[in-house]
Amino acid sequence: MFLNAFAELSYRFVHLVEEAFGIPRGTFDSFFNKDAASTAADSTPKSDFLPPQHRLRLNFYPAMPPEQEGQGVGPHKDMAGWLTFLHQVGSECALDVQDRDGSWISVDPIPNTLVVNLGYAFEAATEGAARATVHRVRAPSQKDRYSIPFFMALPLELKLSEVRSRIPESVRAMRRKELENGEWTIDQKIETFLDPRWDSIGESVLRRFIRGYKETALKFYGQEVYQYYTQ
Ligand SMILES: O=C(O)CCC(=O)C(=O)O
Ligand SMILES: [Fe+2]
Repeated sequence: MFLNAFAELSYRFVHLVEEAFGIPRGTFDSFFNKDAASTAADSTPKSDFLPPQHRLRLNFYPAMPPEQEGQGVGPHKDMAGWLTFLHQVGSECALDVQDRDGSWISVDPIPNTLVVNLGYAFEAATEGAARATVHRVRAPSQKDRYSIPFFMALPLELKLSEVRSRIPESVRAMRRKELENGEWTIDQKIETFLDPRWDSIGESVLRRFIRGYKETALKFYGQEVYQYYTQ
C-alpha cells in the first residue's frame, strides 16, 4: 500500500515535470504502464513495456559517538533511474546535496515534506540539462536516524533514446550550450551512465553497478561480464 501511494504520487509529480518541460501532460505515462490495465472490452495492454520496478528502501543509521566511525553514505547519484522521493524520518540533519560549484548544502528535514532527487536516467535523458542529484549522508552522532527513499524507476527494456525523443530539444540543448559557453563547472560525467553501446535502461543500470562495485560484480557476474561492461 505504501509503495502504491508513493507510485501514485510520483506519477502526479511527473505530470508537473511535463508541464515544466512544456510538453503535453501524460507524455511519459506509457513508460509506467498506467494505461495498461485491461478492461473486459479491451484486454490488450496499451503499453509495450513491462512495468518498471519501483523500489522502496528502509535505511537505518545507528548513532555512534564522534570518536567511533559511524555509518553514513558516501557521495552518489541514485542509480534506479528516474526520480527519488525521500522521506527523512525524525528531525536529524544528516543529508547533504551538492551544489553545482561542488559545495554541500544540508537538507534539513521539514515535517510533511519529501525530498525529490533526480536519478541517473533523468540526467541522461535530458542530456545532462537536469543533473542527477549528488548527495551524501553524514553518520548521526546523537540519535539513530531512519530514512525511506522511494526509487521511481523506468522499464528496464526502455531505450534511453526513446525517453530522449520525448524531451524537447529546448531542454536537451541546455547543457550543450552551457558547455560551449564554458559555464559548466564540475559535472562532466554523464558518460559514465550513457554509452550508446548499451542503450536500454536495464543494461545501463547494470553497467553502472558493475563499474561502481568491482568486487561484488566480479563475485556475482564473473570476469567476462565485468570486462564486457568496463571495456
Ligand atoms: O538517508 C538518506 O537521507 C538518503 C539515503 C540515500 O541516499 C539512498 O538510500 O540512496
Ligand atoms: Fe541516494
